[in-house]
Amino acid sequence: MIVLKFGGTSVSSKSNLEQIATILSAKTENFIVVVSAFSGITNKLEQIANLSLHGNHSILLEEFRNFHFEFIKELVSEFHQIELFVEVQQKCNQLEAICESVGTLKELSDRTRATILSFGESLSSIIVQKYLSVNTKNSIKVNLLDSKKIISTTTNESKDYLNAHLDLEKTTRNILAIVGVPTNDIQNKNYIAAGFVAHNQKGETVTLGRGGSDFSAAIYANTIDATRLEIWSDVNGMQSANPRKVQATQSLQKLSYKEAFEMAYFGAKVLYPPSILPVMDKNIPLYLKNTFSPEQEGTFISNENKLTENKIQGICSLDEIAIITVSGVGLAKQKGSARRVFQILEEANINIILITQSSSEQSIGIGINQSELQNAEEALNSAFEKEIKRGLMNEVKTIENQCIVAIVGDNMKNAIGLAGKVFGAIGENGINVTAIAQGASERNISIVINKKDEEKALNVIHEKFFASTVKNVHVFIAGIGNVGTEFINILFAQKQKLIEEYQINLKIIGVANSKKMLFNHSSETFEKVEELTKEDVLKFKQKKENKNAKTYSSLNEYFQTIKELNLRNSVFIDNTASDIVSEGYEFLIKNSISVVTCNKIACSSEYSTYLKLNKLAKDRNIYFKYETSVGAALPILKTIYDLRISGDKINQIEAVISGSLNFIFNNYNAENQFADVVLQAKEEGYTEPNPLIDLSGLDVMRKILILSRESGLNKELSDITFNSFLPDECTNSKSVEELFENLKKNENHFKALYQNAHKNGNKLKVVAKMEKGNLSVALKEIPSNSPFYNLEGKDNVVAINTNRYVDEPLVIKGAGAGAAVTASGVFADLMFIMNN
Ligand SMILES: NC(=O)C1=CN([C@@H]2O[C@H](COP(=O)(O)OP(=O)(O)OC[C@H]3O[C@@H](n4cnc5c(N)ncnc54)[C@H](O)[C@@H]3O)[C@@H](O)[C@H]2O)C=CC1
Ligand SMILES: N[C@@H](CC=O)C(=O)O
Repeated sequence: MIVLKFGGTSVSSKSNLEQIATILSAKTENFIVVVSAFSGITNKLEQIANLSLHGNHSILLEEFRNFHFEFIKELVSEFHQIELFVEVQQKCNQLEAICESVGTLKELSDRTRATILSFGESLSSIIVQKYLSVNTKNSIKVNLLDSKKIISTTTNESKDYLNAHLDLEKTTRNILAIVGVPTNDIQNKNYIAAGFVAHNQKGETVTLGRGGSDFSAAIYANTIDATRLEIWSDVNGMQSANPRKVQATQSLQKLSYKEAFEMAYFGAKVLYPPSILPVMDKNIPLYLKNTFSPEQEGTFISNENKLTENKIQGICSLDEIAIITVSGVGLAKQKGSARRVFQILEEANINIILITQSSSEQSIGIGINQSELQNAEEALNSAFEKEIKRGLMNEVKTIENQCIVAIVGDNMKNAIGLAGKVFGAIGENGINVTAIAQGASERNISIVINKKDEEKALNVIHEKFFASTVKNVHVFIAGIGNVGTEFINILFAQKQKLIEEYQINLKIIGVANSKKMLFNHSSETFEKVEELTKEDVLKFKQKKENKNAKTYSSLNEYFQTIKELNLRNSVFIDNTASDIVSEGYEFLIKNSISVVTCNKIACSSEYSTYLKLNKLAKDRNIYFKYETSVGAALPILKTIYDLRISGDKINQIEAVISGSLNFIFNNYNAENQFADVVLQAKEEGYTEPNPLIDLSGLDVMRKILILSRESGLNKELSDITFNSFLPDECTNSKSVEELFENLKKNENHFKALYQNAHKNGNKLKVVAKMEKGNLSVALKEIPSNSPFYNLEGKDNVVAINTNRYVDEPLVIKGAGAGAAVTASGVFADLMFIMNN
């Protein structure tokens, strides 16, 4: 004989009941079907109970009656309706009488509440029984078992009416007395029973707790030694995480009883936790199935060992949690002190969800429902009043608005590095851990964190452990100029490939220019943001109308919004040349948002800032990447890092590291105009937004400074020796237009520079040098035998001498400017972060 339970959504429409009839008629064994109340009915009864206290229950009671009448009309022919109408009317009359006496007495005890709540299942079982026996397609005769009379519970304490304790022995006797010892020989000996309801020793109606219909079904299964229990709902069994909170969850095909219990206990609502014990006790296989997709495998729960190879089976969470810390020297080495704490809480009727204790024994952390916090705090402070006064104990400390994230799996036991992976993943995302608990079984690691980080933590851990889960990366951009636009092009060109081949989904969540920011959000509060499309971003760049593009008061508003969105795997990309943007890095990194930048300002400002940003990122286990700040996408910083980490020492660097200046001096021949060549370099995207930054030597100085710092030197811009090749009039230009005017006026100066070099058979190059700890930048005449002489176009070259590269330097050469190459370098930095 088997037991099947159908939940509220499964029994709530004619087509659903047809589906159930089909499922039942395919069964080759006799069965007991347990049903919940119709969808939403138990909540309605809760409301009716609450309203009856003030005599305001009539309208809802009428709705309750009408709902059942209408449903009956839909389900069965007129001939059968009368009988059911009478049942409903009688039950509603009883309900009304109870509600009226509640209103008169102004008292709603748990005993009365349990009776009111029981009407939902009482009616659904009768109506479904009728439907099954009279429907024309798959008519099935089922006998009604009166759960209220046959499921017995043990205690009569007032608190137990809504969560009664099962008397298994008595219940077994009751059930077997009706069902008999089950055998498959007797055909058509099938039953239907209401879930959730039972009686106590006084014969009063009690309930088995919300979700208790699963428990009822498990009780029936246990008492008749069922060959299986099937729990049917509207989902494909247990999921690896709550699909409302985690993207791309997976159905779990196999679980052990203990895993299933942990998952259910920590919030997997597809199964009511107490239901596990009755089936585990008799080793009855338990199946979680989907009424609407019966062909799906669902989840199979049993005692079998080694059901799966998965280290982690699922991740779940419980919110509305508070942590209470009981501490003090009086706790240490005091036998029975922990027992006392728990006894106080038990007497105050507080449910303990999680416990942690430090090995010094001086503090115990206890996780409870937030709604019980005040009672718990008062009970402990008053019970320990004397010890607190004597200084042996501290007043209890409380932390509110927490949640518990639980990672569950039998195979976590002995899985080396697993906990490190979990904590690494949440730490990298800036999630603070309030408390940790792990049972000796190692089946569950429970982590207490702030409730605001719940979804972020669940998703981060899920993405880390479920290989086929696509990892979402949330990208925030500042600057959509030359480099920024190319970056967007690359990102959207690669997006699909990255999803398919690397399971990485790059989502642009925000963009900002110097005045506005854009997020794809539907509410003012930014509660839910969607990714921006390429079209959104390009329209924003073109300054086209968009209701979501918001003029910010300062860029801090953009940074603040990024922080408050609190999205996992957040990366900020700076494609500007702005100091205001670079000033925001510290805030972002402190909030665990990685930064990728091609903007040189931060890394070439004070050495202390450069050091602080790198240290902050390291401390938070996130990334600050700026490879493109020198030589565009050439792997220069990476090479210096690799050399140093392998024990080498950078002794000297000689480099041409201005793409624009190399382009300008390669293309200027004194027959054309110097200003025109500079303009061409600007138009081709090699110069800074203001070319004076290149021509004044500042860009090259910033780069050699960054190279020296990466090589281990503590240097400032003021330490660099530099003789400007620009006439003062050009250097003092107040705007880009003025600069071009002044360049034209000073054409003869540039002509002379060129002609002097040319006459000697030399080329002009701006060379940066780090030698014996000194830094210099100078415009030099390069003779034809120099390796730098043939450096074409906008190319860069960096020659590095080290302890290992002594006679011949290690040389890195290639395009050192240009929007497309730079954007590819920015993208590579982003991918580095994702891959690490
Ligand atoms: N072009 C190249 O070859 C290379 C450029 N870089 C760096 O790339 C960065 C960008 O260069 P381009 O794209 O050529 O400049 P661009 O002038 O074309 O673009 C800069 C963008 O930044 C935006 N912006 C300026 N101030 C802002 C602020 N306060 N907040 C938000 N956005 C702001 C502007 O609206 C513009 O969209 C520069 O820092 C440059 O040094 C680095 C390596 C090579
Ligand atoms: N303006 C820069 C661009 C890259 O940093 C250059 O000319 O090299």
